[in-house]
Amino acid sequence: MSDLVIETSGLRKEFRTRRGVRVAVHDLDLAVPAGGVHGFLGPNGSGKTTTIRMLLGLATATSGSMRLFGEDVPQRLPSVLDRVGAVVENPKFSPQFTGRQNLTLLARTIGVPDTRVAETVDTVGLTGRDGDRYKTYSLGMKQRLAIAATLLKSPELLILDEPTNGLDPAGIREIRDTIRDLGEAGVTVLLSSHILAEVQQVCTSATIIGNGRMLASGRVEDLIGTSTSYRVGVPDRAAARTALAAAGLVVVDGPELLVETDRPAAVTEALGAAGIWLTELTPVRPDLETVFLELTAGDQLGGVA
Ligand SMILES: Nc1ncnc2c1ncn2[C@@H]1O[C@H](COP(=O)(O)OP(=O)(O)OP(=O)(O)O)[C@@H](O)[C@H]1O
Repeated sequence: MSDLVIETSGLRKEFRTRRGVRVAVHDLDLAVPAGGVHGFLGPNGSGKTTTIRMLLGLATATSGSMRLFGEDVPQRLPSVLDRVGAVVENPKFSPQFTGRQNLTLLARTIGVPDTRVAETVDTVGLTGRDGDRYKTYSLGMKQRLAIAATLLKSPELLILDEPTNGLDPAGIREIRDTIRDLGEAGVTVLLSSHILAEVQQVCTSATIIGNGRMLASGRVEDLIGTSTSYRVGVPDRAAARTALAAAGLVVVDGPELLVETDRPAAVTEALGAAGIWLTELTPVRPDLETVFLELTAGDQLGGVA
């Protein structure tokens, strides 16, 4: 039995438009392991929402197959739906009701005990504000209430489509902390986003897509890679460049003096031998944003076939 919570194979979605056929998702093989937070990353229009909508039975795939918890969807979706929570579109809450009243109403509608309301309010960090009217909530609080609503059923898989869209830095941080807590509590979270710096801090694994195509997938640390460069501070950069190049080291051109090596001692040796003394030697590790931008360069708009 596969330990993949989400699996797609050759998943494809075409839209007919006046300009022709738009391929929104291109033979996508998505594999999301159980547990932790999986980033689903791509620029605007790269096919994230369309993929999520197909997984949830809200859009029909043109071809390919999908599985949730090993069950074929959409055919077997009813049998797994109770294990899945999703925030894809803005949920409808009553503005005059408090957050708690909104959740209690929902809990009764879906047959969940009232005790779950306080638990989910606590999980998303709304305790103390759950007695305030929904219409007084900030965007971040509204988003957290939406997540709380999906948690009422205690889902094993939570799908969040751009949950930090439109939030200010404080709101982004609140949602990020909530998502991290959920991942650590054992929920599998699929987090779609184009905000990389935020994602890197919470995701254990990620898939990067561009123009509906898979560009990379794996553990975040593997995607980032181990290649390290060092930022070198010296009084005379030109002399340092010459000495480093003479020692066979790769010097990266740019506003800073960067040397690509996994052996910082080679930098100190080369410069010391030339009588140049370092003022700084700092490792510069690539981040997910750099990897993402390199992989998705030129992928800002979905193509028309
Ligand atoms: N109903 C539709 N009809 C035609 N084209 C569509 C339709 N829905 C989506 N598309 C196109 O499919 C492509 C993928 O869109 P999608 O919304 O899945 O991207 P996304 O990665 O979620 O983007 P964003 O980050 O902006 O939400 C885009 O080019 C979009 O214009």
